[in-house]
Amino acid sequence: MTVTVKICGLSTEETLDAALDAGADMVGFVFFPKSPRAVSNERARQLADQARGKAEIVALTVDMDDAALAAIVETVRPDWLQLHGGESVERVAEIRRRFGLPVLKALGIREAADLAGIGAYAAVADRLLLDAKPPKGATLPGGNGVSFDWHLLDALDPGLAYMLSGGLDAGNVAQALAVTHSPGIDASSGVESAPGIKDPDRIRAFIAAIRGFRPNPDHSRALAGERISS
Ligand SMILES: O=C(O)c1ccccc1NCC(=O)[C@H](O)[C@H](O)COP(=O)(O)O
Repeated sequence: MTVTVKICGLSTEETLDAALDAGADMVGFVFFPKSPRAVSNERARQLADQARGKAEIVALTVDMDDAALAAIVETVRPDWLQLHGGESVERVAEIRRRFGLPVLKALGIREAADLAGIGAYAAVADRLLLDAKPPKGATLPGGNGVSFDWHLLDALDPGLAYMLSGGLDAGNVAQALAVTHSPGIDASSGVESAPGIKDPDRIRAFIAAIRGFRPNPDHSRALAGERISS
């Protein structure tokens, strides 16, 4: 199983190169002014041009209106739009239709009830990003470095196109994969030395931990419905 790896919130040439050289499949640029990782459209264009052809470029937005989205699409020319706010199912479908780009829709997970929207959003988005819900009092809707109970995903449809996100780092990502066998992994804080400061060594260690993960063959057989003797 090849795991798609996204490094989010990149903002310098050096750390972007570290992510690309380490084999990141997706690189994310944050257009949320309160974020320590926020970049301007022009800055993101420069970084996107550096990444183009090496990794998929993800523009991360939060409840953004069409005019602002159009400016990003025109300037940055992203491969994906990540919607990380309270966008409704209908709004996700509208954005996908209007801009003609694949949409990565983030859903905040804290408890089993938070999984209820997965089906409806999976029907309109190209991929889901299952992230930890922001802790109480958080100023950011994402990028908080907190995780959720990955076993909440035990009953997830094995074919769901999603990325696991929230508090992942080189030290816990193998366990996250062992529990979820997620087809995608996303991180921001866990590859930083301080909020917004990406660390090349942490990026390299994180991606190495993912690439080095070997799934338990029994898990695959169980997913295929085969009874596994204990
Ligand atoms: O990263 C941010 O600053 C951010 C700000 C506003 C909305 C979303 C944001 N990040 C979204 C991401 O895709 C993060 O990678 C994801 O939330 C996981 O973050 P972390 O727990 O820090 O790895």
